Amino acid sequence: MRKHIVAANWKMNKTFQEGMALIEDVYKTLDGYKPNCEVLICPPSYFLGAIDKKYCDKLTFGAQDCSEHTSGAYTGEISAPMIASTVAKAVIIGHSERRAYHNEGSEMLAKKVDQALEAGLRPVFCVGEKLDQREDGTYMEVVAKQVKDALFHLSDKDFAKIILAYEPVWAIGTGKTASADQAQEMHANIRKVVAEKYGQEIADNCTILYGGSCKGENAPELFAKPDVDGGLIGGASLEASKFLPIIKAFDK
Ligand SMILES: O=C[C@H](O)COP(=O)(O)O
Repeated sequence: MRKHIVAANWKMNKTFQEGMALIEDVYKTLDGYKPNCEVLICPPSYFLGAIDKKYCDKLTFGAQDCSEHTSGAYTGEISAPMIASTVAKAVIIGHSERRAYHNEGSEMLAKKVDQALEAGLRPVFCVGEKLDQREDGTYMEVVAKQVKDALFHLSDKDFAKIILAYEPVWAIGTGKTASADQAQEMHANIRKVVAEKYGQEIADNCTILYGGSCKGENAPELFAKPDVDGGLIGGASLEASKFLPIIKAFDK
């Protein structure tokens, strides 16, 4: 059975002190409560080496990106083995903000995925169409191509470790959420595309998260859809009191 995950992507927010306090806050809100999903926190990478292992009984941690290189003279880069040497077990790859502001395309993203897998990290691989692609009706092909181009070189065994995240670019940080039906339509199509290449069993076991203005108010409806296995949360993950209702959406 596939895993349900609620993942926090803090993006470039929080000082070190604020971030450590937020981890403590999220951890405390889970006191005496067993979530019906994995809770994955992806702070800026510089936090990862300082996170106390005590948090790992309730939370898992991940990075927001990794280098396409393993080591060497790449100033400012952080490699997958470096991330894997901390508490982190996962890494977000291919977020639309990396694609847009850092010109990351499928060829580079495929290398990052390979680096992550080689280091033993689970890639949370993001896909999603822009507004014009939604409006001109090409969104299904656009997203299918993003999945195929960066991931379909993987063996069955490696693909089975991938977590996918569908994040329509027009819904990120805009307050405009994809409707639960729009998310379901896309997730079902992604699963179909995966099944065509890797077979139904791997596709059925693949966790596909939704991201884009997901909050406590809309999470229950989104997560109730059969192909939506959780969320990748930006803004609403920056306060424990806003993040908790999203985690609890799996109780409904
Ligand atoms: O990775 C998270 C997404 O970009 C969603 O961000 P948001 O919840 O602030 O819209």
